[in-house]
Amino acid sequence: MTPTYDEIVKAPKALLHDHLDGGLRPATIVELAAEIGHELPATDPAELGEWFVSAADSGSLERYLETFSHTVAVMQTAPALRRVARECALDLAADGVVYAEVRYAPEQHLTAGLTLPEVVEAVLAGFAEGSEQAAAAGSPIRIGTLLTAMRHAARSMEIAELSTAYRDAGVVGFDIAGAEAGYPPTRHLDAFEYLQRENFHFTIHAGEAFGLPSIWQALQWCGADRLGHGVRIVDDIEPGTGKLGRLAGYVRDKRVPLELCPSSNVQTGAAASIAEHPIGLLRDLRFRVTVNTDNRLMSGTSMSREMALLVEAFGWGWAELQWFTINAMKSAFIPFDERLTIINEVIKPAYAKLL
Ligand SMILES: O=c1[nH]cnc2c1ncn2[C@@H]1O[C@H](CO)[C@@H](O)[C@H]1O
Ligand SMILES: [Zn+2]
Repeated sequence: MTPTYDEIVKAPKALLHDHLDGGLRPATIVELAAEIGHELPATDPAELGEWFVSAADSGSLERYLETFSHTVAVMQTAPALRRVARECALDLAADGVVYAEVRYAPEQHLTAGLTLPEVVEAVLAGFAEGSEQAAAAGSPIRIGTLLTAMRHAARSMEIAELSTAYRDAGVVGFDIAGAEAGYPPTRHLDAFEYLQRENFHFTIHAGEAFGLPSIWQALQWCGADRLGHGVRIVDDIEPGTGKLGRLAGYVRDKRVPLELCPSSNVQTGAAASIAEHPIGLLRDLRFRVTVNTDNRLMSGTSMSREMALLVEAFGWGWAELQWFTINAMKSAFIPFDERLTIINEVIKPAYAKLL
């Protein structure tokens, strides 16, 4: 039986790659922008939502990223950050996401005078509030935060230290993001070495707008636990035969989680369409594939919508959707026992009724 969108919403899902500043409600952007006098390309929420999707639909990661200037601009005070985080938790929970890791770059939220710890605390408070409200409404969600450093900037060591400072308060990992070409992950080697010495977890955006050298550096120089996107690992797979090169073989053998984001990849030109997205091949070859939203606002999407698009394009059913969900949960940055509890007590019983 083909899962429908409405059924997918009700099934438990796990999400590892979602940007806080890429998931705001358009109506919230309009209200926050009015408060601070920030000029927007549209002030009607529906129109603004459409503007984000079409502006991000640019075929280039650099132009896609330009749209974030409007979301980041309205996320500069503690109440604004708290509200955005609370609404993020509520929206994900309403979509049936039971576990999410949400990331953002604290260094981008300092223009109105907040300190880095104040930014982190406002977001954590918002997630806590949203999660409480979601549980009370009957859709419990667990949210872990990842702190991102911007790869073109030079604050990664500071952000890495900020991550470990808040590791017992809800920050579960670290990441680097931003334009990939010209900014290799090895620029931030000191931060990654620090995190390894601290027994902390990190993922790296790699293999999205740039290919194999970026993935190779992220894994073999920097020691990333997971790959943000990593979709260009297909460049190391022989077309037709499916023969793996050494790097692709390593990624599969070591079960390196790939945080794939189908709609986002189509918008930035990393994939021609959902149907031609390498997720089909990577799943057939049994890589550790996960499905993610990246930026719900810029892609006009949700976790359920991404899964529904894959069901439509590849003819997948509940077995595949469960596999993606368990892959994500296995790859999460929270402790093993907590991951297992969610798999055994939430995910498996729900899918057992659907399969
Ligand atoms: O797909 C992506 N690739 C690279 N960078 C991204 C992507 N999506 C968002 N960001 C960047 O990450 C920052 C923190 O959340 C965002 O402000 C955006 O610049
Ligand atoms: Zn991303």
